[in-house]
Amino acid sequence: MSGDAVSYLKMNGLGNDFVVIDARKRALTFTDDRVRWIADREQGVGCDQLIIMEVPKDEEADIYMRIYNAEGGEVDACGNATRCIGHLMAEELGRPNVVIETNAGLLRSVKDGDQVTVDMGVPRLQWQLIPLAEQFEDTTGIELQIGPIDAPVLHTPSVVNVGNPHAIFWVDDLDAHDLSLAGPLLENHPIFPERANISLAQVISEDHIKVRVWERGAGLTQACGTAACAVGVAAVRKGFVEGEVDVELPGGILKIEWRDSDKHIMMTGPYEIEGEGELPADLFESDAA
Ligand SMILES: N[C@@H](CCC[C@H](N)C(=O)O)C(=O)O
Repeated sequence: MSGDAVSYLKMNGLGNDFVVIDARKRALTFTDDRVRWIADREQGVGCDQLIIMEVPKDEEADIYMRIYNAEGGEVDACGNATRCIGHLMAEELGRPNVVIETNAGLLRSVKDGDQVTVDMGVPRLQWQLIPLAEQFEDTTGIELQIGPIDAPVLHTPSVVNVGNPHAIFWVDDLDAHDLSLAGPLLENHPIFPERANISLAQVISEDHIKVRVWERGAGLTQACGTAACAVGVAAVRKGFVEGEVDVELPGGILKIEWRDSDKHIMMTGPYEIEGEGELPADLFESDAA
């Protein structure tokens, strides 16, 4: 028997939306089917990612954050959700600084009003760590070209791992591309053994880049925090920007700084609580009480 219904918060970071469940007092099992049901916008609650708050294993951390994509699989990083959890924990602890444990390591967040800054750590740039299926010495532009029928060719992406794999295609005009066609082909391209999050990026000026994202395991999203970080890093490596850039996503702007002193990526942006609700108890029926 599962016991009571499970409460959740609905949150988002620039429209990239999450169902957030606090499982610190009650162990819950999230099978692929359960995650897919919760994420389903018709039957369930609807979200891009399911976020579970758990007791941290690392004694330095205030909270452990587990992340599931809408399609059901667990992943290691989610920039927008990290800001949301940074806000929740800052409120709970009564201090702005929070340490969040993830599968990608410890992330430090600082809340300042309606903005949260997260130190997203040092990007991984070696081909084995992206990971790629083949050796590439320079991951600012790997050999990859794809052209869905009747669509312009996308080629030579920059690749960056910020706790999860990202490929960034630099384009002259975002509106000339239909990412809903190219996204699934590129996400599943054999060059990415763990699949990849796919971004199209258009450089507007030396401090402004417009981006659209097809997320691995979630599809088109209003925003993706880790994609914004990966774009910031790739843009510096390409010489398009110096170190700080506004990354404009369909849902709004994230400020990204790739700090010269220690090569850490700093991501700043908002969080939003949309509401709260309860998942039906029978969803967890087979769990032990
Ligand atoms: N929305 C997230 C990224 C979520 C995980 C991603 N789809 C993956 O599979 O790596 C973000 O804000 O970073």
